[in-house]
Amino acid sequence: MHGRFITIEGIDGAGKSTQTANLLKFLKDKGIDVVHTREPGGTPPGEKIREMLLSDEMGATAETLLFFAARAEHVEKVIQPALDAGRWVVSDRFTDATYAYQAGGKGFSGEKIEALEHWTLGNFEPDLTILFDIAPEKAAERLRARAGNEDRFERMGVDFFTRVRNAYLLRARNSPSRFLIVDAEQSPDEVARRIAQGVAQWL
Ligand SMILES: Nc1ncnc2c1ncn2[C@@H]1O[C@H](COP(=O)(O)OP(=O)(O)OP(=O)(O)O)[C@@H](O)[C@H]1O
Ligand SMILES: Cc1cn([C@H]2C[C@H](O)[C@@H](COP(=O)(O)O)O2)c(=O)[nH]c1=O
Repeated sequence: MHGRFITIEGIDGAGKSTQTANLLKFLKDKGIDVVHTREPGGTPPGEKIREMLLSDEMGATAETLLFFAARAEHVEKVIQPALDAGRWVVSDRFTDATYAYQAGGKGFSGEKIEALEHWTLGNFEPDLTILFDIAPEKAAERLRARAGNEDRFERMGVDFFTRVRNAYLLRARNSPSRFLIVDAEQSPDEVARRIAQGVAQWL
């Protein structure tokens, strides 16, 4: 049997990493064999590309191409083989992030992203996308309180993250059967409960 592909999306500081651990436990408790991965990253070359993307200043064209280079490798070497083997895959971020951050946030051409998506991935897309929705001001507060240095995306301001959030919400509106939108402003326990409820209905 073919596995299923779940992606986790939302602006920085929405609480995705915190909740992914709960989701993985929820799926494993149901006897599902699940692979956890992330973007950018997920493969040795992809992790090197991640380091560049999160630290080096570059233009939107180079940035978008690098996200897709890492993604092509990720799908070919990790995601597709796992799904073909009947395993499930949970990825922190995927192509929706490029539409949200590079097109929505930075104003890069959505048509070019669509062309890159079809060239590198064909019609491949997640079976389910869990979108963590939160006001950018709240997410920024969380990032300020979180220990450690911020990367170059996390340093972007509230206006940028408002555009990213709106782009995510528009994508969710256009593909309602693929998206589960979760109110990420709730307490960690309540967010976990809503994800478990939404995923259980979808299973
Ligand atoms: N529901 C919540 N309520 C309050 N604080 C939270 C909640 N969920 C997570 N946090 C805290 O907010 C901070 C950001 O959470 P987390 O690292 O999970 O976000 P993220 O979406 O993975 O961020 P990034 O995309 O930047 O890695 C952490 O310090 C975390 O403990
Ligand atoms: C896949 C993808 C990611 N980004 C941005 C979003 C985040 O700011 C970073 C990744 O860091 P995280 O802590 O792992 O969330 O990269 C992007 O701009 N475009 C993309 O396609």
